[in-house]
Amino acid sequence: MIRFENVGLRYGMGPEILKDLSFHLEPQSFQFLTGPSGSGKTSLIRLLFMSLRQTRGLIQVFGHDLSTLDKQKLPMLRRRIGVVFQDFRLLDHLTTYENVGLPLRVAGKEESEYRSDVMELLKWVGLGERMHVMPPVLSGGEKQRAAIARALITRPEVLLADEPTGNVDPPLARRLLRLFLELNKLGTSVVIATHDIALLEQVDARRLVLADGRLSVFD
Ligand SMILES: Nc1ncnc2c1ncn2[C@@H]1O[C@H](COP(=O)(O)OP(=O)(O)OP(=O)(O)O)[C@@H](O)[C@H]1O
Repeated sequence: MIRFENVGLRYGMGPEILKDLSFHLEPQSFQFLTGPSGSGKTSLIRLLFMSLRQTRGLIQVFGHDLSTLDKQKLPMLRRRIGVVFQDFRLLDHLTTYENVGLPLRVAGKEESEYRSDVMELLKWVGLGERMHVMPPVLSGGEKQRAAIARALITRPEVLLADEPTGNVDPPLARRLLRLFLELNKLGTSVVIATHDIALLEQVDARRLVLADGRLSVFD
Protein backbone atom coordinates (compact mmCIF):
# COMPACT_ATOMS: atom_id res chain seq x y z
CA MET A 1 0.00 0.00 0.00
CA ILE A 2 2.76 2.41 1.04
CA ARG A 3 6.36 1.31 0.61
CA PHE A 4 9.57 3.05 1.75
CA GLU A 5 12.98 1.94 0.49
CA ASN A 6 16.14 3.53 1.92
CA VAL A 7 14.35 6.81 2.50
CA GLY A 8 16.31 9.70 3.95
CA LEU A 9 15.16 13.16 5.01
CA ARG A 10 16.94 16.37 5.90
CA TYR A 11 15.50 19.84 6.40
CA GLY A 12 17.40 22.35 4.27
CA MET A 13 21.14 22.07 4.86
CA GLY A 14 20.65 20.45 8.28
CA PRO A 15 21.66 16.93 9.31
CA GLU A 16 19.81 13.91 7.97
CA ILE A 17 17.10 13.29 10.58
CA LEU A 18 15.68 10.13 8.97
CA LYS A 19 18.12 7.60 7.53
CA ASP A 20 17.57 4.55 5.32
CA LEU A 21 13.96 3.93 6.30
CA SER A 22 12.64 0.76 4.68
CA PHE A 23 9.20 -0.65 5.54
CA HIS A 24 5.83 -1.49 4.07
CA LEU A 25 2.37 -0.50 5.27
CA GLU A 26 0.07 -3.40 4.49
CA PRO A 27 -3.62 -3.05 3.74
CA GLN A 28 -5.79 -3.34 6.88
CA SER A 29 -2.78 -3.26 9.21
CA PHE A 30 -2.54 -1.57 12.60
CA GLN A 31 0.73 -0.11 13.87
CA PHE A 32 2.16 2.29 16.39
CA LEU A 33 4.92 4.68 15.42
CA THR A 34 6.99 5.52 18.44
CA GLY A 35 10.31 6.94 19.56
CA PRO A 36 11.64 9.74 21.76
CA SER A 37 10.64 13.36 21.34
CA GLY A 38 12.40 14.82 18.30
CA SER A 39 13.11 11.40 16.77
CA GLY A 40 11.13 12.27 13.63
CA LYS A 41 7.63 10.83 14.13
CA THR A 42 5.84 13.92 12.82
CA SER A 43 8.28 14.14 9.91
CA LEU A 44 7.57 10.52 8.99
CA ILE A 45 3.80 11.14 9.19
CA ARG A 46 4.30 14.09 6.82
CA LEU A 47 6.26 11.90 4.40
CA LEU A 48 3.46 9.31 4.51
CA PHE A 49 0.89 12.04 3.82
CA MET A 50 3.07 13.39 1.01
CA SER A 51 3.16 16.89 2.50
CA LEU A 52 6.95 16.60 2.65
CA ARG A 53 9.35 15.20 0.04
CA GLN A 54 12.08 12.73 0.96
CA THR A 55 15.63 13.83 0.16
CA ARG A 56 16.61 10.34 -1.00
CA GLY A 57 15.21 6.85 -1.44
CA LEU A 58 12.00 5.52 -2.90
CA ILE A 59 8.43 6.07 -1.69
CA GLN A 60 5.58 4.26 -3.38
CA VAL A 61 2.02 5.18 -2.47
CA PHE A 62 -0.78 2.97 -3.80
CA GLY A 63 1.60 1.73 -6.48
CA HIS A 64 2.77 5.20 -7.57
CA ASP A 65 6.42 6.21 -7.29
CA LEU A 66 6.33 9.70 -5.76
CA SER A 67 9.53 10.91 -7.41
CA THR A 68 8.05 10.46 -10.90
CA LEU A 69 4.41 11.19 -10.08
CA ASP A 70 2.66 13.99 -11.92
CA LYS A 71 2.04 16.66 -9.22
CA GLN A 72 -1.57 17.03 -10.31
CA LYS A 73 -2.23 13.48 -9.17
CA LEU A 74 -1.15 14.18 -5.57
CA PRO A 75 -4.57 15.40 -4.32
CA MET A 76 -6.19 12.26 -5.70
CA LEU A 77 -3.75 10.06 -3.74
CA ARG A 78 -4.04 12.24 -0.62
CA ARG A 79 -7.79 11.79 -0.61
CA ARG A 80 -7.19 8.11 0.08
CA ILE A 81 -5.29 8.98 3.28
CA GLY A 82 -6.85 10.54 6.37
CA VAL A 83 -4.64 12.46 8.77
CA VAL A 84 -5.15 13.79 12.29
CA PHE A 85 -2.59 16.46 13.08
CA GLN A 86 -1.21 17.11 16.55
CA ASP A 87 -2.74 20.60 16.55
CA PHE A 88 -6.12 19.46 15.05
CA ARG A 89 -6.25 22.23 12.38
CA LEU A 90 -10.00 22.77 12.75
CA LEU A 91 -11.43 25.96 11.25
CA ASP A 92 -12.75 28.13 14.10
CA HIS A 93 -15.38 29.95 12.03
CA LEU A 94 -17.12 26.74 10.98
CA THR A 95 -19.25 24.50 13.20
CA THR A 96 -18.05 21.02 14.15
CA TYR A 97 -20.49 19.61 11.59
CA GLU A 98 -19.17 21.94 8.86
CA ASN A 99 -15.55 21.13 9.71
CA VAL A 100 -16.21 17.41 9.34
CA GLY A 101 -18.13 17.89 6.08
CA LEU A 102 -15.50 20.20 4.62
CA PRO A 103 -13.35 17.57 2.81
CA LEU A 104 -16.47 16.41 0.94
CA ARG A 105 -17.55 19.98 0.17
CA VAL A 106 -14.08 20.71 -1.19
CA ALA A 107 -14.36 17.56 -3.32
CA GLY A 108 -17.47 19.12 -4.90
CA LYS A 109 -20.23 17.19 -3.11
CA GLU A 110 -23.63 18.69 -2.27
CA GLU A 111 -24.52 18.92 1.43
CA SER A 112 -27.65 16.83 0.84
CA GLU A 113 -25.39 13.99 -0.32
CA TYR A 114 -23.24 13.90 2.81
CA ARG A 115 -25.40 15.31 5.63
CA SER A 116 -26.45 11.96 7.09
CA ASP A 117 -22.90 10.53 6.82
CA VAL A 118 -21.45 13.47 8.76
CA MET A 119 -24.12 13.22 11.44
CA GLU A 120 -23.65 9.47 11.80
CA LEU A 121 -19.87 9.80 12.08
CA LEU A 122 -20.16 12.58 14.66
CA LYS A 123 -22.42 10.33 16.72
CA TRP A 124 -19.92 7.48 16.35
CA VAL A 125 -17.14 9.61 17.85
CA GLY A 126 -19.50 10.82 20.61
CA LEU A 127 -20.06 14.35 19.32
CA GLY A 128 -23.71 14.01 18.34
CA GLU A 129 -24.68 16.72 20.81
CA ARG A 130 -21.85 19.07 19.86
CA MET A 131 -22.17 19.21 16.08
CA HIS A 132 -23.52 22.76 15.89
CA VAL A 133 -20.93 24.47 18.10
CA MET A 134 -17.70 26.09 16.92
CA PRO A 135 -14.30 24.51 17.76
CA PRO A 136 -13.25 27.25 20.24
CA VAL A 137 -15.90 26.05 22.72
CA LEU A 138 -14.97 22.36 22.37
CA SER A 139 -12.75 20.72 24.98
CA GLY A 140 -9.35 19.33 23.93
CA GLY A 141 -10.75 15.80 23.73
CA GLU A 142 -13.78 16.96 21.73
CA LYS A 143 -11.53 18.79 19.27
CA GLN A 144 -9.47 15.65 18.94
CA ARG A 145 -12.56 13.59 18.09
CA ALA A 146 -13.78 16.24 15.63
CA ALA A 147 -10.38 16.10 13.89
CA ILE A 148 -10.61 12.29 13.78
CA ALA A 149 -14.13 12.47 12.30
CA ARG A 150 -12.92 14.93 9.65
CA ALA A 151 -10.06 12.57 8.75
CA LEU A 152 -12.50 9.67 8.39
CA ILE A 153 -15.34 11.27 6.45
CA THR A 154 -13.76 10.48 3.09
CA ARG A 155 -13.46 6.78 4.12
CA PRO A 156 -9.68 6.73 3.70
CA GLU A 157 -7.78 3.50 3.16
CA VAL A 158 -5.07 4.70 5.55
CA LEU A 159 -5.47 6.76 8.72
CA LEU A 160 -2.43 8.59 10.12
CA ALA A 161 -2.81 10.05 13.62
CA ASP A 162 -0.09 12.15 15.24
CA GLU A 163 -0.26 11.91 19.06
CA PRO A 164 -4.04 11.44 19.02
CA THR A 165 -4.18 11.01 22.78
CA GLY A 166 -1.83 13.87 23.62
CA ASN A 167 -4.60 16.10 24.95
CA VAL A 168 -6.97 13.70 26.63
CA ASP A 169 -7.30 11.88 29.95
CA PRO A 170 -6.64 8.11 30.18
CA PRO A 171 -10.30 6.98 29.91
CA LEU A 172 -10.80 9.03 26.73
CA ALA A 173 -7.46 7.81 25.39
CA ARG A 174 -8.72 4.23 25.80
CA ARG A 175 -11.96 5.13 24.02
CA LEU A 176 -10.07 6.70 21.12
CA LEU A 177 -7.89 3.62 20.89
CA ARG A 178 -11.01 1.42 20.71
CA LEU A 179 -12.31 3.69 17.96
CA PHE A 180 -9.09 3.21 15.95
CA LEU A 181 -9.20 -0.56 16.47
CA GLU A 182 -12.83 -0.65 15.33
CA LEU A 183 -11.93 1.40 12.28
CA ASN A 184 -9.09 -1.02 11.53
CA LYS A 185 -11.54 -3.96 11.75
CA LEU A 186 -13.65 -2.20 9.14
CA GLY A 187 -10.64 -2.33 6.79
CA THR A 188 -8.60 0.87 7.27
CA SER A 189 -4.84 0.70 7.84
CA VAL A 190 -4.00 2.71 10.94
CA VAL A 191 -0.74 4.37 11.99
CA ILE A 192 -0.70 6.01 15.42
CA ALA A 193 2.33 8.11 16.30
CA THR A 194 2.65 8.27 20.05
CA HIS A 195 5.01 8.22 22.99
CA ASP A 196 2.17 7.39 25.35
CA ILE A 197 3.49 4.18 26.96
CA ALA A 198 0.13 3.44 28.60
CA LEU A 199 -1.51 3.45 25.18
CA LEU A 200 1.18 1.24 23.65
CA GLU A 201 0.78 -1.34 26.37
CA GLN A 202 -2.92 -1.81 25.69
CA VAL A 203 -2.58 -3.43 22.28
CA ASP A 204 -0.18 -6.06 21.03
CA ALA A 205 0.33 -4.32 17.69
CA ARG A 206 3.15 -3.88 15.21
CA ARG A 207 5.59 -1.17 16.30
CA LEU A 208 7.68 1.12 14.14
CA VAL A 209 10.33 2.56 16.44
CA LEU A 210 12.44 5.59 15.52
CA ALA A 211 15.76 6.24 17.25
CA ASP A 212 18.80 8.15 16.07
CA GLY A 213 17.21 8.63 12.66
CA ARG A 214 16.75 4.91 12.04
CA LEU A 215 13.63 2.80 12.05
CA SER A 216 13.26 -0.63 13.65
CA VAL A 217 10.15 -2.66 12.95
CA PHE A 218 8.74 -5.07 15.56
CA ASP A 219 6.01 -7.27 14.09
N1 LIG B 1 10.30 22.34 9.50
C1 LIG B 1 11.45 21.95 10.07
N2 LIG B 1 12.63 22.56 9.79
C2 LIG B 1 13.79 22.14 10.33
N3 LIG B 1 13.89 21.14 11.22
C3 LIG B 1 12.77 20.49 11.57
C4 LIG B 1 11.47 20.86 11.02
N4 LIG B 1 10.53 20.03 11.55
C5 LIG B 1 11.19 19.19 12.38
N5 LIG B 1 12.50 19.47 12.40
C6 LIG B 1 13.54 18.74 13.18
O1 LIG B 1 13.47 17.36 12.83
C7 LIG B 1 13.64 16.54 13.98
C8 LIG B 1 12.44 15.61 14.12
O2 LIG B 1 11.29 16.39 14.45
P1 LIG B 1 9.82 15.76 14.51
O3 LIG B 1 8.88 16.86 14.88
O4 LIG B 1 9.57 15.01 13.27
O5 LIG B 1 9.99 14.73 15.73
P2 LIG B 1 8.89 14.04 16.66
O6 LIG B 1 9.39 12.67 16.96
O7 LIG B 1 7.54 14.16 16.02
O8 LIG B 1 8.93 14.94 17.95
P3 LIG B 1 7.81 15.13 19.11
O9 LIG B 1 7.54 13.77 19.69
O10 LIG B 1 8.49 16.04 20.07
O11 LIG B 1 6.60 15.73 18.44
C9 LIG B 1 13.85 17.49 15.15
O12 LIG B 1 15.23 17.59 15.37
C10 LIG B 1 13.27 18.79 14.67
O13 LIG B 1 13.93 19.87 15.26
